[in-house]
Amino acid sequence: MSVAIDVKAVTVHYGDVLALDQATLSLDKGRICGLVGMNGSGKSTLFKAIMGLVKPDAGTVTIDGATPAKARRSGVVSYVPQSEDVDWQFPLSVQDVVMMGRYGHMGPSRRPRKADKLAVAEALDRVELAKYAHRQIGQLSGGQKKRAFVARGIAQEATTLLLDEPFAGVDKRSEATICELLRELARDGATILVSTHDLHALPDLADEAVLLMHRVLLHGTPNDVLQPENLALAFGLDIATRSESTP
Ligand SMILES: Nc1ncnc2c1ncn2[C@@H]1O[C@H](COP(=O)(O)OP(=O)(O)OP(=O)(O)O)[C@@H](O)[C@H]1O
Repeated sequence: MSVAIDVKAVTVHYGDVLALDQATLSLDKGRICGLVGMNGSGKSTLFKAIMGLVKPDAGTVTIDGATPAKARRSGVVSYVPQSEDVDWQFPLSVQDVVMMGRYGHMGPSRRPRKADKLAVAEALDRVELAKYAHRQIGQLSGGQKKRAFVARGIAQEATTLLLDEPFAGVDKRSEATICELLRELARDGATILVSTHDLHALPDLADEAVLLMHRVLLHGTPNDVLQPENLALAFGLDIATRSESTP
């Protein structure tokens, strides 16, 4: 199998704060990997480093062998940021947001052609948002907003998808819809890294999982990660004990 995401010994500081400490992670094409770690463990920073949005102090990142900047330019990678990182007041419709995924396909004029409009309509259909196409993006519910960003990645035909807590503030039905969509995309060959606090859903969602605490503590099966002794490493004993009692 060939490697899609390759993170080698990446260290990131924000001033004095150490967010990532020689984090290393390699993900093969077509796999869904769950990223698990407590608040502040560096998950968002890892996504930003993979996207090239923060510059590591040390270490390297490649996506399909290319630098993050090159991967972004060629459109192979798409990112669903945490809701807090998005300006929801921006005067863009849902359709406009999804159309952003087509920029790399449009040529220098940036004028949508028939194929772009078709790709956007299909992506909106796939995430069940067709009827909200003309609504301002901030006027969607939390789950719908996440689905709009997933649709952007689908329209883009990205082969690597990074999703930062797509299930936060999302009801169970929307979570199930997004999970099913991610599994379909992975079956079609996409590589997916997804952070989640929903540990119970992990085995259904992901092929593999990573425990992060500024560095990668463990990369194994979801069940490996859910072992109480491993959760204790990443979260402390409390959650490990609770996980044992409520499997
Ligand atoms: N822009 C920033 N400036 C300063 N410190 C930051 C910044 N962004 C993140 N940090 C710090 O870096 C560390 C890692 O943060 P990060 O957001 O990557 O964690 P996370 O695992 O995504 O957390 P959460 O689960 O709460 O979203 C934390 O200590 C955080 O306070």
